[in-house]
Amino acid sequence: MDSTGKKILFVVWHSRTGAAKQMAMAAVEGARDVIAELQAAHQLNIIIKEAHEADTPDLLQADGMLFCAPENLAALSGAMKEFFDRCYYGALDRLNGRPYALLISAGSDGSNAARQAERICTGWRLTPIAPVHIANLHAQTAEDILAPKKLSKQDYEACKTIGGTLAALLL
Ligand SMILES: Cc1cc2nc3c(=O)[nH]c(=O)nc-3n(C[C@H](O)[C@H](O)[C@H](O)COP(=O)(O)O)c2cc1C
Repeated sequence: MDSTGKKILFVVWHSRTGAAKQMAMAAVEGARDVIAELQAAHQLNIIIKEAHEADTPDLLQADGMLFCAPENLAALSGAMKEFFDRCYYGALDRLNGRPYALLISAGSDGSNAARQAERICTGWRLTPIAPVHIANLHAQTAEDILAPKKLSKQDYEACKTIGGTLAALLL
């Protein structure tokens, strides 16, 4: 909650070629739609930060969280993992029960990054509000992996729904 009593939805993302960023922004759009529908702008604030600029105090003041990142080398991307490593013990036992959602971008799999992030969130005793959404960008060659990504309409809508659900739960 912020100093004016508004609840906070905190969105943390890392993205190298754009997919996870688009997932985060789709979720934010979904959350904003719900806030507008319920005329609740005075009740819920959305704070969006890239993983390297996000820190423990952001987590502690958040009422709900959304984490968005790619799978890299069969693990959560380094920048997102660094955020979790940096904040883990400062936030331990101080986030218990708060709702969260997880969005993972992947070239072909994504399951290891999802599992790794879920374990961290379980350690924080966060409550998942939906199954992890993994967007498969079908990038397996070096050329495709390094190319800018465009999220499918289906993935965009799924992320939007998750963001909207998280916002609705906080209102
Ligand atoms: C170094 C590197 C390693 C990757 N390893 C995996 C992997 O293990 N599994 C997978 O499904 N995709 C892998 N990918 C593909 C990315 O997950 C995919 O391109 C995704 O779109 C990246 O998200 P971003 O566009 O938000 O950066 C890798 C990409 C890079 C750059």
